[in-house]
Amino acid sequence: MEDGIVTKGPEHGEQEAEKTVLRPFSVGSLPSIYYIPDFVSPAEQNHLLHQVNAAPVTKWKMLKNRRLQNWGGVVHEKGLLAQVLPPWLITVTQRIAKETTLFPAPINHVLVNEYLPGQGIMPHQDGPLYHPVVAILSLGSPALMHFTPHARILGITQEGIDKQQQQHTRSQGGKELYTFSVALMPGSLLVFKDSAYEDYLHGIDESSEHMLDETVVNAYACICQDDDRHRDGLREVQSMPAEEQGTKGILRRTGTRVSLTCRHVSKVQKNFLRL
Ligand SMILES: O=C(O)CCC(=O)C(=O)O
Ligand SMILES: [Fe+2]
Repeated sequence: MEDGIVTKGPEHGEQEAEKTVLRPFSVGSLPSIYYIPDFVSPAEQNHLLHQVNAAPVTKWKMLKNRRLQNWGGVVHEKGLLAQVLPPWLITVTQRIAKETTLFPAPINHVLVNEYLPGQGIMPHQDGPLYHPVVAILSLGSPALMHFTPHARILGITQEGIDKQQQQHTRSQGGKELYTFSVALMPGSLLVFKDSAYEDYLHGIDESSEHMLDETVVNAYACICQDDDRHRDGLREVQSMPAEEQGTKGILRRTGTRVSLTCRHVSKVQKNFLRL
């Protein structure tokens, strides 16, 4: 009873658009991971946070280490039991899809995650039903997202990865072992696809202070932060000898962070649920 829609990979024109539009925002050495600072203004952030907080309390699902709102319907193994997104999410997701050029069709699923300082999300991969691109809009307070290679791509166990990281060895079977982190500042949009999506786990540590170490691919992003405490963290870094810079800065999580995880599910079930 399902209406599977198979989407094609990006056409040549779309690949060109990706190169032209997104190249200035590319971070790290994997292709197709982009960090766009100030994608939304502080006023837009407030508007979106207001909408998130205006949702009925029953919309929140309490998890052990965060709370979650699910918009767009239930992602079932046979496809999405779709619900129409509310207007405030249609507006922002249309803009994300248009400006990133990476979504094959309108974004039809959004998860709202809310983290208090010290809360996080375990390293994970997003499910197979999503088209392999995700856009994460960060609101309210910063956090550091870690990316670690999936053991599968290295053909070794997780223990093998841990050992290589301890020994600072970098490759296995021709594939590079590359662990990196992205600072997600309020108002920013992180977009990743392809290898970063399929071959890596992403997660946020359950800690109220995140170390800005040498794995951070956009440490410069923290300079723009208005909050004095973040500037202090940065001053700590800048006052260090050059060889130590980037190894001991601290991203302090002092407020509630809300993120919108925006994706496109191409397999949609026919039986639409009503709100
Ligand atoms: O909150 C974030 O930035 C990440 C959320 C996430 O990875 C997810 O919802 O799958
Ligand atoms: Fe995720």
